[in-house]
Amino acid sequence: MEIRYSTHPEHAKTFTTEQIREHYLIEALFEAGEIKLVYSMEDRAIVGGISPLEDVIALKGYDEIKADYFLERREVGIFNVGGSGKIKVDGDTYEMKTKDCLYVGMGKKELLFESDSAANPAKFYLFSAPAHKEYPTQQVAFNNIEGDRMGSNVNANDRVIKRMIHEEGIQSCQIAMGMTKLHAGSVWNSMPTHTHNRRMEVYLYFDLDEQDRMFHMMGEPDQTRHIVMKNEEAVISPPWSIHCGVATGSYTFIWAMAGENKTYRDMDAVSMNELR
Ligand SMILES: O=C(O)C(=O)C[C@H](O)C(=O)CO
Ligand SMILES: [Zn+2]
Repeated sequence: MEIRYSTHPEHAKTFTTEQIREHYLIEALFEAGEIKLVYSMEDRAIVGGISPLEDVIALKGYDEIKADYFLERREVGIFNVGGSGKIKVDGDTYEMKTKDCLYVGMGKKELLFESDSAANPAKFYLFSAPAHKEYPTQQVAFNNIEGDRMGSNVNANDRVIKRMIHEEGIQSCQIAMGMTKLHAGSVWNSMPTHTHNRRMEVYLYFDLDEQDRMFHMMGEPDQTRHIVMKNEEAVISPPWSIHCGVATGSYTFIWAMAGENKTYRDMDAVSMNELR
């Protein structure tokens, strides 16, 4: 498990392109047959990718979290962004089609991940945070959530935001998680932008053509920086940072937050006049 320490905004201002990437960008999340985990000290979130081939992959306890099993003191939200697969939670099997979401609460001991076909493997994206009580395991499909239509064609930000794990949806201790899909021809996400000093956030960009690039914006509103990202890469946003982006083609992204509350609308809007 890789560890990423928190950063102070005054320090972040001084980062070179390479340092910004080292601190915030998460590459190579879905290596065939592998499990990758990044432990961020921003709200102690763990971001991961699991892409099983023929063999089942287990998510176990790690020394970095001094846990006998992964969910000993944690909860996890999982989305499948690859081919269909299955997740077994203490013997119960959940069929996970593309874009399906599964929440697993604290206390579940055995988590097994498998792909239905090694030729088109599942890609399980996970976001975990510390938990204080157990909430029931729940699954929801992308198509079963209506979502909110946001933005417009004319502003190149026409998109639908689907909230899966949140205050009025699947219950959790502190995770809020969902998916935003850009409509054809729209390329801007989360603009006008915002911060929420109460929660850190991670974006995973996917369904972006291999030749396309995402220009993800971060930093304090008056000290913005960008990170150039590829398909299936994630980026950590500290609570003080804006997080929005524009790509050279359309895409979908998963947003995941942890922190003080799980109130989706608790955002501090940033006016265009503040941006530098
Ligand atoms: O497109 C958007 O706008 C979003 O999806 C915003 C994220 O959900 C977010 O940043 C929530 O805090
Ligand atoms: Zn946000």
